Parts: sequence; C-alpha cells; structure tokens
Amino acid sequence: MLTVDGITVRFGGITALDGVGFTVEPGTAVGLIGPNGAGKTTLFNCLTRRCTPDAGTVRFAGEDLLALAPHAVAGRGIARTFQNLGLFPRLTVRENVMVGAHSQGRTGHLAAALRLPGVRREDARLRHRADELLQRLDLADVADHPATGLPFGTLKRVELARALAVGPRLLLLDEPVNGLSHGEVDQFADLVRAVRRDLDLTLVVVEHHMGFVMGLCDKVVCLDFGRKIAEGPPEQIQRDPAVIEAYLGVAA
Ligand SMILES: Nc1ncnc2c1ncn2[C@@H]1O[C@H](COP(=O)(O)OP(=O)(O)OP(=O)(O)O)[C@@H](O)[C@H]1O
Repeated sequence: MLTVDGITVRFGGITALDGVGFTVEPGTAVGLIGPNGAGKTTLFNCLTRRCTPDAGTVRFAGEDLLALAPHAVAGRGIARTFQNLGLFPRLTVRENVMVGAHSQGRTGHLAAALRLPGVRREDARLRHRADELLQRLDLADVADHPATGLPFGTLKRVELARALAVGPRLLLLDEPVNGLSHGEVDQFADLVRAVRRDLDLTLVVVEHHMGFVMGLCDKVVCLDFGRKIAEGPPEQIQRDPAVIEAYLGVAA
C-alpha cells in the first residue's frame, strides 16, 4: 500500500502542495487529476524523491520513502514515466530499455568498470529481459533503431517499456497519453490494462485525458491549487461540483 499523508511543498511564495493525503491499495489504479498548476507533477516528484516535501509522509509497503536517497527508490520497486519522455535520443530502443533494467542489476559499478566475471552474464540477462519487454509492447521491430526519429506514439511505448524494465510493483505514469491521437489513446489504454494485469502492478496516473483516467482507474483524486478537493470512484468524481468548478471555473 502507498500512503501519502499531509504533503506540503513550497517553492518560495508558491504553495505547490498543501497537506495532500490519499492511499493507494495494492493492485489498484489511482488517477490524479486537476487543472494546470494544481500540483500533480510536484506530487509525483515527491513520490520518486526528486522533490523533498516541507511536511508530510510517504510510505510504501510500510517503508518511509522520504528517508530513502533518490537512487534507492527504483530498488524498492517504484518506476515512473515522464511527461516529456525520459529517453536518450541517440541510444537504440533496446539500449533505452536496458538503461531502465540496469537499475535492477546485481553487479556493482566497480565490477562493471573492471569488467569482472559476472558482468557479461549480467548484461546478457538484462538484454534478455529488455527483449522480452520489447516483444510484449510490440517494439521488437524497432529494437535496434535510435529513439530519435521514431513516431511519438512509439516513443510513448518505449518510455513505458523503460519504466517496466525496473521491475516495478508501483508504476507512476505522468501524462502517458498526452499528444496521442484518439485511436492511439485507446490502444495505449488497452496496453496499460494488459501489463497491469499481467505484472500485478499498482498504478498512479497523472493525466488530463478524462476518458483515459475514468476508463482505467478504480479511484480518482482531484487537486486544485495544491489542495485535494475530491477523492472517489470515477463516476462520483465526474459528477462532483467542486471538480466541475475547478475545471470550468463555474459551479455546476
Ligand atoms: N521547481 C519549481 N519552482 C518553482 N515553482 C514550481 C516548481 N515546480 C512547480 N512549481 C509551481 O508549483 C505549482 C504546481 O506545479 P505542478 O507542475 O506540480 O502542477 P501540475 O498539476 O503538474 O501542472 P500541469 O498539469 O500543467 O503539468 C505551479 O504553480 C508551478 O508553477
């Protein structure tokens, strides 16, 4: 279980998050919605230790995540995708996915630098794991292609593969369908549902595409100006007057 409690983040005079709390049960998908600037990305950054809150706690599987160094988060089975894609343009698709898998590698950096026995075996293992994911996400045909120059919809799948290579239990998706066409959104939703089921993932999804969020998530949390204004099942959130007002600027 992921438990977020009383998270407050200030940037100078701006309160980006103001006492936000919610829980994510294992195996469920939670959507994080809210207008631009509501604090969604800042919250993701707290969960992955890119940002240290001024107050509040984050616990995952009983462990205090805020006590961890940022690089230790992946080792706890937490992975994320990035709004603007976290890929290396000149590396091939396979290499990009292997970068994700490397955070789970068993041999240390020193052993790798010295090319000690075991490193080559480890590389082969990570490559095999990357290839399995590429197959699963229909990316095998572009495995040796550099990321640059590939269609945006394909890069979104590579980004997902890179995050899955960490071997996560908790997967954080930051605007996964932003910039995709209508048909691509439906395909991506089917893909996320399938990998979630197959890999027994817990999901937290930030997304402006309401159809995607409402179709995928068991629960939705709505932020506005850094505060939680609503939390509940998708059908309840869609009718919530505070949510409608936050998006439209008028009461329902
Ligand atoms: N590093 C930073 N320094 C200063 N202010 C920041 C920083 N990061 C975020 N903010 C501010 O914090 C608030 C919340 O921003 P955040 O990016 O978390 O919102 P968001 O809900 O993800 O928005 P969007 O939907 O546009 O991505 C905004 O007012 C933003 O300008």
